[in-house]
Amino acid sequence: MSANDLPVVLELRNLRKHFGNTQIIRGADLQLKQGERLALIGPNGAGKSTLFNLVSGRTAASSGEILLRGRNINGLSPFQVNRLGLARSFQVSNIFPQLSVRENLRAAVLSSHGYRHVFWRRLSALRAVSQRTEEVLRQCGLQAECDTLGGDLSYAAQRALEIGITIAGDAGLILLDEPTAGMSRDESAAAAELIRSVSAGKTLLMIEHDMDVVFGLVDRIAVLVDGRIIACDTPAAIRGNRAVQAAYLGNAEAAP
Ligand SMILES: Nc1ncnc2c1ncn2[C@@H]1O[C@H](COP(=O)(O)OP(=O)(O)OP(=O)(O)O)[C@@H](O)[C@H]1O
Repeated sequence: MSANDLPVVLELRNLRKHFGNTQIIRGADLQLKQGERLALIGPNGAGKSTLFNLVSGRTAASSGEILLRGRNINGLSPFQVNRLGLARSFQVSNIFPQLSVRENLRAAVLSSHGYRHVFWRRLSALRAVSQRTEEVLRQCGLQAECDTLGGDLSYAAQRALEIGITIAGDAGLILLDEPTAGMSRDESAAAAELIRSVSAGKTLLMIEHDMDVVFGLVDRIAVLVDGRIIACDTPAAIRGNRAVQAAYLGNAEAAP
């Protein structure tokens, strides 16, 4: 099957968002195919987090469509969007500092199973929760720190836990918001490998400022400038795109 034949997982059609009179997202169009890794880059204030908020149901779009596997999800709550197979991490840590790593992951797995329902009280379901918890613990490389309190982890390990919490529900579409922000070069490289392995077989949309991470990890890059996606292409094509260089990339690469 060629990339063109793969099903579209996420599609944005002429998406717009304004706050009062201020237009933040000004007609964004984007398609993500099954299994693709796509980075959303752009200058500060371009609207990247706002776009994530729209896609994940935190904020409703002013107009346009957000199609998740063909279904328009604009206006659904984050909970409903999550139930449809989209999981999102946050820039600000989402972990419980007083719970251990394992307890944090277990809570995320339970939540993904729908903790409001009685189903998980059944023994078989509890076993499934434990199995999934251990699997995610392994996937995010935190077995050695399984009993450490979330609040006592190093910053990089907290971000790994955050990724574990995000993937706990086994969502097919993962949104990561600046997963390597604040990390050293080595930590970023390790985080990129972690993201590569946990997103294998899934579809990934990530906001990322670290161009080493972006160029090494993703299949395509969408460049958001002033609320519009001015280019969406392979890393090589984006690197050579003059409009992108002028608007963003030249500056970003020149930055310390
Ligand atoms: N709830 C809101 N009300 C009014 N303005 C908002 C709101 N949320 C975001 N904005 C504005 O929208 C613009 C885009 O912000 P956003 O955080 O989406 O940009 P960004 O590309 O994620 O930036 P950064 O890279 O700095 O995180 C900013 O000018 C911000 O002040």
